Amino acid sequence: MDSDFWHQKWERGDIGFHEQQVNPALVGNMESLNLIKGSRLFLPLCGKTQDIAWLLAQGYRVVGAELSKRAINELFQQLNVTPDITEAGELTRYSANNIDIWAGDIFNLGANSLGAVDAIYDRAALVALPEEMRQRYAIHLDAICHSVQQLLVTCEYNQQLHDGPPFSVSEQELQRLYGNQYQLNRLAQDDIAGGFKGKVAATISVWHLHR
Ligand SMILES: C[S@@+](CC[C@H](N)C(=O)[O-])C[C@H]1O[C@@H](n2cnc3c(N)ncnc32)[C@H](O)[C@@H]1O
Repeated sequence: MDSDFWHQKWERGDIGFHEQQVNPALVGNMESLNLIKGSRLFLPLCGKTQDIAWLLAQGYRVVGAELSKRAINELFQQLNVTPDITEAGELTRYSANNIDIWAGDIFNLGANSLGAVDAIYDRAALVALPEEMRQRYAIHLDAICHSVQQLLVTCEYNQQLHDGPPFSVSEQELQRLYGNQYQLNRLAQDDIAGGFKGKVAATISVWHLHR
């Protein structure tokens, strides 16, 4: 799953992953992170999620990483904000009050550029990646975020009945990816009404990963 796959999705408007509402897992579980206002949250593979506007409105700061400049431009249009845009090597930084979004491949984003973060919110990031990339993603996230706590949303279904993304990620896999750095606390697990894509039985889990 290379960058072209995602760029084409954005160009075609094939973005079924993009939700029109703030994700209920975020609203319902943000308190578990016990963060003070002004804390800085990292949203890897952020797209143009409405969750960013919600976090800003709650008084948090946000930093994101996203391949698609189209997505980032649409995000700032939604926010009704004009960002400062600066080139930084292979990445481009879009900044405004309380928000920085890095355009480019997350694997090119280093800890210094990212800056200090207090928590990670991963919705449709880990599960957007095929199995062979997930280990690399988890290692990279740890390297640039130093094992700060995470609010993580995963889905589980029979991967043989449907291709990802989103991919099915089991608790066993999470233990392999994150078990050394984190304790895994499942905050919620719900069936997807009618099944995944209306056909495959699936559950959504919300996890708090903490040390
Ligand atoms: C499934 S979408 C989820 C977007 C967002 N988290 C949401 O909840 O709407 C995955 C996003 O990751 C971006 N992406 C994929 N690979 C990436 C990479 N290596 N670096 C940065 N962004 C990436 C895609 O362009 C896409 O917008």
